[in-house]
Amino acid sequence: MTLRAEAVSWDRGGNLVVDGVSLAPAPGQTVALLGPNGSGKSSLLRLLDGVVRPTSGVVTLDGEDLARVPRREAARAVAVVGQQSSTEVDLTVRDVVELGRLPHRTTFGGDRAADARAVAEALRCTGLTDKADRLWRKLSGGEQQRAHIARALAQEPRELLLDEPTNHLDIRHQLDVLALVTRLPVTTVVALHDLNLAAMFCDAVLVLREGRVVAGGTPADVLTPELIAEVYGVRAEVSLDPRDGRPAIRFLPGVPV
Ligand SMILES: Nc1ncnc2c1ncn2[C@@H]1O[C@H](COP(=O)(O)OP(=O)(O)OP(=O)(O)O)[C@@H](O)[C@H]1O
Repeated sequence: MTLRAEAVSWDRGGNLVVDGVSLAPAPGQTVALLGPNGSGKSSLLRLLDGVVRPTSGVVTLDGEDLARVPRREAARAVAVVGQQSSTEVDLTVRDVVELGRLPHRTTFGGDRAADARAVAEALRCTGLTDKADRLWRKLSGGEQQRAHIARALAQEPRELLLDEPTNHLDIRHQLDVLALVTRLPVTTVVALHDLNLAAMFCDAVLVLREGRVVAGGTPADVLTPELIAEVYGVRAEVSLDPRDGRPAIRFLPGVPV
């Protein structure tokens, strides 16, 4: 069992921002949410996180309605990395990563050795060990993003929700972040704009348009020139990499006919 959406809709002033979406990732899978700007990816992540409640349908964690799962229990299971946030507060990178341990704290403090281990491991995985004592707000955008990912890893979640985690990252760190999350023994749902990154790393993709699911399945099944033309309105050539059978997409100038 894992985090699932069953026919969830989210109505904002008569507009269905998310419209009847179901998502049931297998444990340990990485699923990409794809779709043009405004197609509902972030909104679906917010529903999966429990920040907002569906107007209809249900989000479940281990089969139980997420709305009924105690917030602290949900916070131990589900970690979220949102789109870039900023703060003027003078937190070090280590302080930011330690925030991930809050759901594990108890009245008596919790297991401090386990906290320290998880924080050190999260810093190591994201390549931030050397920057642990730097002020978060003085890092580059990409380093700040990696610190947020480290915070989520320190949480040691079972489910990871990532909203465009590769924004601001150079190509090496884009590849590193996706390689890292796909290696982790967690179920990951990640909103992405880069179709090639989704094709390279994800087990499955779900394509949204105007809040509705247009297609879902393996990257090779879904990311066809026809689908890309229909959803994004761009021309593309798709070849399957003979090494792993994954699609590689080359965009072409001009509009699809
Ligand atoms: N709280 C809200 N109230 C009203 N409308 C909203 C709210 N949140 C999102 N929307 C609208 O819902 C639609 C989907 O937004 P959402 O941010 O989920 O899309 P997205 O696919 O993540 O977009 P992007 O790729 O640009 O980040 C947009 O038209 C947005 O304006």
